[in-house]
Amino acid sequence: MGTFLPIIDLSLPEKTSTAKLIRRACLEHGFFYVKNHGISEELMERVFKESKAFFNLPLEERLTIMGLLPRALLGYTPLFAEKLDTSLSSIGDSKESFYFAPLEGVLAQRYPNQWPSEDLLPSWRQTMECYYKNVLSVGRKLLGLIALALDLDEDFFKQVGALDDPAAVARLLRYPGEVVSSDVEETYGASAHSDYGMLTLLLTDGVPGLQVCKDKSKKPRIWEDVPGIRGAFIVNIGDMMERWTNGLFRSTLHRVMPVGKERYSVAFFLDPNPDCNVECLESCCSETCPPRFPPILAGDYIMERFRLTYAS
Ligand SMILES: O=C(O)CCC(=O)C(=O)O
Ligand SMILES: [Fe+2]
Repeated sequence: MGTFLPIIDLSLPEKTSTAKLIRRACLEHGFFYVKNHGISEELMERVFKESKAFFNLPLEERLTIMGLLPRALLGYTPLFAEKLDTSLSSIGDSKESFYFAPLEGVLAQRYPNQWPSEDLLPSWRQTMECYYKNVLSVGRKLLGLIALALDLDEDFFKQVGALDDPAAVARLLRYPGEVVSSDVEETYGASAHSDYGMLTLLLTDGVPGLQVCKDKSKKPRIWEDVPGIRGAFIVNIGDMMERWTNGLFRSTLHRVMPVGKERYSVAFFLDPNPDCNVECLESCCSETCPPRFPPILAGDYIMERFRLTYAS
């Protein structure tokens, strides 16, 4: 299947030209693919295999490690628990998920992960931890290129304290093949939303369903399919990065439609340290283009977004 989104090759040695391509992708789409990132397809396949094994456990077993607010969402989230489009009155999104977060550091101590029983899934935790470390390092590399793309020092996000204890969260998702229909509103796998943080790195199992809407102000909204590319990440800019760049880089609306087939995906949300101040970048404002958003602590911003998503 062809795609209209740019494909970034992370193995190219010339950082400046890669950064230029990323800049264009972030200005135009807020979405792009990343290939040759160094994570093997073998590891990706193992993650999907373990993810399926978890979602195939009996519901009672999955519920023993349910993530509960306000402590944290870490662990299992059942069907319909979340509604990404907070304007809908429907029952919630038709998906279930499993969140896990930093493996070490202050956040890991404050919000310990919950893992499925080792007796049931012996290699599960090891596979997920290995994936987490690998995808975090791809994310760091991408943020270096994004900083270059914004005419900043490659280490900018490190220097402002976004990355020493980042609130990076991995999320395994399962969308069921059969969808409970509602006579009130359409049921979505994931209803329309933009991601909250800096950057998201997504893997899908190749089953379609993901769509983006380039212009959220246009009515009716125009949705375009984003097919998966084997071995490549689908990367998108989140709202916090949109804020940081004064709206220059786009946090694009997206959703997952049910396609009558079970679908698995793995999202990795790379968010800054909670105490990192997100304030309009100098390279993104001027006298004629003043900052559109006041400074905010990353942790306060994310907590408020989560509160709204789970409020209903
Ligand atoms: O499953 C997907 O393809 C996208 C999931 C997503 O957009 C999200 O969890 O924020
Ligand atoms: Fe998303």
